[in-house]
Amino acid sequence: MAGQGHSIRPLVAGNWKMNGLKGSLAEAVGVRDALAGPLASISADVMIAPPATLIAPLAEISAGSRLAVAAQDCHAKASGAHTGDVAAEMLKDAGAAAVILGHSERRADHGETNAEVKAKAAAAHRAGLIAIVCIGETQGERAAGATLKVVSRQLKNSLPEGATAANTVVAYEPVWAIGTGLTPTPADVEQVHAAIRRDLSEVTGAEGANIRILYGGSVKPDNATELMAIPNVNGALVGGASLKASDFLAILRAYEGR
Ligand SMILES: O=C[C@H](O)COP(=O)(O)O
Repeated sequence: MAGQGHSIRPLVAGNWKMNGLKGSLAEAVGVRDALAGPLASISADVMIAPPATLIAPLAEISAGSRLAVAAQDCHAKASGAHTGDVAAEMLKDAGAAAVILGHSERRADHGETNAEVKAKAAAAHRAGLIAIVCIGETQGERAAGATLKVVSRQLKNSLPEGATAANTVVAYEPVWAIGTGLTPTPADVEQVHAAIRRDLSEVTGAEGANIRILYGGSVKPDNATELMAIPNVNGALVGGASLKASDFLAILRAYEGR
């Protein structure tokens, strides 16, 4: 539906995080093979963000298929003395098409600020990667009635100059819904995504109407269809349910034949 983001091609991205067995190439080959046939009938872009060690091999075995590869973080600089970090340019060279930035686990575990996320998103753009910028409120912020304020502040301070529908995706992930089996009501998701859409238009102008806004947080096969039908929900960022090919595929089926 025009104006509600439904004319936008959706994106479903699976974030494997640092889950052990997903560090094996055999596992990646299995997922690639399980998705290969079914992806033909899915009207959405599909990505997997594996642990960093698997970016290059997964990109290599997925070349020419509809499965794209994303990274889970990058450094803001292109090179330098930054032990343990990986530049966006290096991820691009390894075959990544996108990078997840500002995930709440990185904001919590590594103290990442909006300014750092913004710098990393600018680096992603510089390298030719899609920046998937994550925002979302904590349980405490939600209980305080501050969800819209928090999400708006994160969005406006995490998006770099030059964000477009081609190089930027926003992922709304309520922190309290991640890995808990809890999800906001459809009405709550609709309200937050509508507010994000308004902010995107304010910050990026005409591009804002077409930037994809993903929902993330306990997306499962049994709630995917309902969540993905909500106005301004242009796909999903899936954690736990992306670890099992059959579950991820069941979520993708929300976009079958659309
Ligand atoms: O990046 C993915 C999110 O953190 C969602 O994780 P989840 O689907 O396990 O709740």
